[in-house]
Amino acid sequence: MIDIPATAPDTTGSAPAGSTADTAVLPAVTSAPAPARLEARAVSAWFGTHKVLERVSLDMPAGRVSALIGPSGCGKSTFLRTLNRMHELIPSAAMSGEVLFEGEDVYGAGRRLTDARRRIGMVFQKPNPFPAMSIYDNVLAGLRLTGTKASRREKDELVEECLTRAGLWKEVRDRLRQPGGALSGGQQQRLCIGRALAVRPRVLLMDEPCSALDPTSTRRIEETIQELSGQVTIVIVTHNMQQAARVSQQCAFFLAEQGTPGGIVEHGATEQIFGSPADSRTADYVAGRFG
Ligand SMILES: Nc1ncnc2c1ncn2[C@@H]1O[C@H](COP(=O)(O)OP(=O)(O)OP(=O)(O)O)[C@@H](O)[C@H]1O
Repeated sequence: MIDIPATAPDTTGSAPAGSTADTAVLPAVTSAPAPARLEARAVSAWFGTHKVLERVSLDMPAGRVSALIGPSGCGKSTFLRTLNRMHELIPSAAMSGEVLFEGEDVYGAGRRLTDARRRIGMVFQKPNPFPAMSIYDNVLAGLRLTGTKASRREKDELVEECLTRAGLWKEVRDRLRQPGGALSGGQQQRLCIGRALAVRPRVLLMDEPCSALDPTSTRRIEETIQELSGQVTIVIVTHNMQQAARVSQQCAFFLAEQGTPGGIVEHGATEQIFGSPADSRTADYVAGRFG
């Protein structure tokens, strides 16, 4: 698990501050784009000389929720971070293979890192809103980071739409000027989901989004994931088997055995992975016999 500093959240996997990329794009006046298909082909990853993933291939269908499960340290978060090119931010990190976004490799020649980050948003384990920034401005933070311009009316509409999609609007509509840090942990996480949605991603990566939350807040995030399903492609890392079973339509079981790099043992429809897994290691893991 890689820590992202709370003081400098990469809210959406967006472009760095000051970037003027995509200034012509006005997400506020466009409708949410269709969810995109993501496909990993033979993805391997390293930290220095330590190989942590071995030729992982996975199809993540458009508009579906794909859950990545497996014991600690088997490379789930690393795999997730190769999908929107966050892995390469770590100085010692390297990867090989392809990540196809609607058939085009996000690592292909001429492909920009900022495009991958904007199209493929991310929500982290620990809610990381800008604590002193208002709820309203938190939602729009990604627009500022990508240099996107919008009128006041467009911003108002975007804030309402994204907070509604994130399942938070009714709770905060009367206090949009209050700081994001004043919300509960679960509300902060839904604010982060709203913030990620504001730059119109077609895929949303979620790295254990409920692990810092209480059961009620967890349930609320799960409802939000279910509501977003169909609107945006979701890939979620979770240690919670019940959660994987509740929110996902397909599941991939990762394992790194005895010092070998992590890989996928088995993937398929969630009912099949939990109900009749083909591999005995999957069966043992989903039954809680290890990990
Ligand atoms: N920044 C880093 N530098 C060096 N090694 C790292 C780094 N991040 C992760 N690793 C190593 O890569 C391997 C895979 O870690 P990763 O966090 O992807 O696994 P995971 O399955 O997501 O684990 P968890 O469920 O505990 O988050 C581990 O051996 C870990 O120690």
